[in-house]
Amino acid sequence: MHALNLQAKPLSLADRLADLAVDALIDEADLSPKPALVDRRGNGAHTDLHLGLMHASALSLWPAFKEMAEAAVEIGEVDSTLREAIGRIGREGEQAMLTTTNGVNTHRGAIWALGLLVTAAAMEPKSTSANAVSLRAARLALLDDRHAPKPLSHGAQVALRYGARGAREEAQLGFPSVLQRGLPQLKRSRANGHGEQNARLDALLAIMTDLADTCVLYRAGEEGLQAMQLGAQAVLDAGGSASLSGRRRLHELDQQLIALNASPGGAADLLAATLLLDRIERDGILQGAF
Ligand SMILES: CC(C)(COP(=O)(O)OP(=O)(O)OC[C@H]1O[C@@H](n2cnc3c(N)ncnc32)[C@H](O[C@H]2O[C@H](COP(=O)(O)OP(=O)(O)OP(=O)(O)O)[C@@H](O)[C@H]2O)[C@@H]1O)[C@@H](O)C(=O)NCCC(=O)NCCS
Ligand SMILES: Nc1ncnc2[nH]cnc12
Repeated sequence: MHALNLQAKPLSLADRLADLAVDALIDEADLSPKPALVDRRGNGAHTDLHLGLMHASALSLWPAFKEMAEAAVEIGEVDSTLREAIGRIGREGEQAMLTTTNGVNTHRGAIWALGLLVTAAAMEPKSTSANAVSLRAARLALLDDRHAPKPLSHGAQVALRYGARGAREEAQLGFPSVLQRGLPQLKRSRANGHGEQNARLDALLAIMTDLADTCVLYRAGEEGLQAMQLGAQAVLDAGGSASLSGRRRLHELDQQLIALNASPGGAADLLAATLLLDRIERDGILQGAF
């Protein structure tokens, strides 16, 4: 007679990375109180988004992240074949997202940023420092995808109007908002004993201090962008999310950005990218398991 084997089948590298990416998106959505963004309290500056939709959207992207990681393992180098494969998978992921959300754009920027990072991590699971993964992701983002449509997206429109560098350039530069702002602040606030949720809020604010968020520019112009950057800096200067006076400033920033209709959706995506890189790097999960 055989003993019943109750051991779970080990996850593949691609399964694991897709799990981490979706976890990062859900953690970002749940984090509260985020200024003018969807969170556990409400819809921020949005009329067509809510937390349940953000969760459903995040879960709908799991197959795309897994497929990107598998393509990276199979192709194994940063070249046009891999770039075009993940471009195709990313577009299919966008369709899955839009089907799930009934046409609302919840995570377009996140598919781009986290898709590149998942792909870059899967290529070399033993080289998972945030720097190394971001550098490989940047090299991929610099390659052309011949099949990518060139719509006049919101990002493209504000690039024309304000000369702003958006999601594409952020990736091509190796995610400076994540490596120079989000991750260092996350680690600093943790080291200061501020607690995980406050550390994540501080990381989001640090990203907001300097980002040309095309979502904010499109909705609220340069006035909105300046309010976002200066307001985020004011919260950090007041002691961050863990301090009483920082919390007061955060509440004021929330009200001000909602009044301006200025939702920092790009910064939210980059917080998710920060959480993903932190988890890949900190847990050593990939090196140990594969
Ligand atoms: C290369 C692409 C990223 C396309 O970039 P582009 O700038 O041309 O396109 P957008 O459609 O504007 O999307 C960019 C999204 O990236 C986020 N973002 C904004 N600024 C930055 C920044 N500085 N750095 C990083 N990321 C940034 C942001 O995403 C969030 O906002 C979304 C909501 O935005 P929007 O639709 O404008 O929303 P609303 O104002 O609410 O709209 P309405 O209410 O009016 O309807 C939300 O999704 C957040 O995620 C920007 O929106 C890339 O997407 C691309 O080429 N894709 C093609 C397929 C592909 O290759 N995939 C990648 C495979 S890895
Ligand atoms: N929490 C959030 N609220 C609004 N837009 C977003 N885009 C990505 N995350 C978001």
